[in-house]
Amino acid sequence: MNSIHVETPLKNYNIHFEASFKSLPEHILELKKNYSKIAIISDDQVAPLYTSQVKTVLESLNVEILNFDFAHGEINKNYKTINLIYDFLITNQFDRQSLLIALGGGVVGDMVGFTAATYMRGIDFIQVPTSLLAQVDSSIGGKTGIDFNGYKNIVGAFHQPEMVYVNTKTLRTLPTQEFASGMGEVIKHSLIKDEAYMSFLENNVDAIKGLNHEAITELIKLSCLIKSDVVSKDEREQGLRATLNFGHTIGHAIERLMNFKRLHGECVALGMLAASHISYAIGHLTTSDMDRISSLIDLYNLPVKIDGLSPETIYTELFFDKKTKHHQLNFVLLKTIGTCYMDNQLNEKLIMEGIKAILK
Ligand SMILES: NC(=O)c1ccc[n+]([C@@H]2O[C@H](COP(=O)([O-])OP(=O)(O)OC[C@H]3O[C@@H](n4cnc5c(N)ncnc54)[C@H](O)[C@@H]3O)[C@@H](O)[C@H]2O)c1
Ligand SMILES: O=C(O)C(=O)C[C@@H](O)[C@H](O)[C@H](O)COP(=O)(O)O
Ligand SMILES: [Zn+2]
Repeated sequence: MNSIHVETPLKNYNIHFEASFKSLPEHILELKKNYSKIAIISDDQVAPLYTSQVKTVLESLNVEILNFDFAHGEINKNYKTINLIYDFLITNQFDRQSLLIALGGGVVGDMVGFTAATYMRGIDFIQVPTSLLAQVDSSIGGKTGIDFNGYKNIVGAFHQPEMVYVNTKTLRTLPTQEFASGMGEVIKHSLIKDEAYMSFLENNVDAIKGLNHEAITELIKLSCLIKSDVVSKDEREQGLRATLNFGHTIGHAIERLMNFKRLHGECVALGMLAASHISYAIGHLTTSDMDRISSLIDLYNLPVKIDGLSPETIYTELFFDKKTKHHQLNFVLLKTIGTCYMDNQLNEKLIMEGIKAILK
């Protein structure tokens, strides 16, 4: 399997799995779009590594290709950066037939996707994810957006890419801590959907961390299958898609309260542990399930505890979660390892218990 087909009401597209950028032009030609111009948009860490490689392979398309880079990191995932991208596109006369390529991690993908959703009321874009997190999660499904005053993804749009092109070799330059952050979303997929996937993660730690080609490709494909299946069934998060938010209610609150000094996947790991603890307190998970979950998180160098935050501050922050309905928190919990459900009836005491379980 070298590609996965994603079908949503907005768009059908493929996720291609490759070990170089070589096949990118041929997959762009398959779209049969006759693009007027292409912009490769990246951040200032990824661009020096990969922009010229991508530009070179795309020369065969005989289309004008420009590139634009912005300052990396979650702290720059905001409208100031979006303004810079709009300015670049307008100055260079990008039109409705132009194509944007998001080359980078989830921050680049979310912002280039949002630019594509809004520039001239919507133009095409392609995801070329280079971080583990983006290859297994953020490049798929069309959630695009930015943070505002630190509130995560509070401004955004659903806009599906024309294609996702995964070059697994880019993971070789990814910093170790960023790899661990991506593993947060991978572990999430296993916990909400597939107990056998969790066993695979437990049994292949060295191969996965060592970027063994077979192991890492298998992992990326398994996660992409889980994510694409969910978004195909519920593109706009009317129900099922909210399960992909497991660990994010508390995770997003911590991310904001820590001023983005902890990575997304690290905060999600803490949020998953808190939500698992609530599931345990309700009686769904056993002590050995809990040990298994925290051991796996620890094995992949993700945090199991955090200090410097009070439980009350975290609790107050939860009410900005996008799953909240009529001021009622809606948590994703585990029924067992590998199955999950939504619960909007949790009382404050239970939630506080979950939060306290991850505080040092
Ligand atoms: N849209 C979605 O469905 C979705 C899903 C999950 C997460 N997200 C969002 O994704 C973001 C996190 O994504 P991320 O972890 O990729 O963060 P990121 O984009 O900030 O990338 C992490 C860091 O690694 C660098 N980097 C990326 N690829 C590299 C490579 N191959 N070699 C060297 N350095 C590389 C980047 O420059 C950056 O400094 C968050 O904003 C999160 O909210 C969105
Ligand atoms: O694709 C989804 O749906 C997800 O929930 C994936 C999450 O990993 C991702 O972090 C997402 O951006 C969080 O959802 P949001 O609606 O709060 O942005
Ligand atoms: Zn996430």
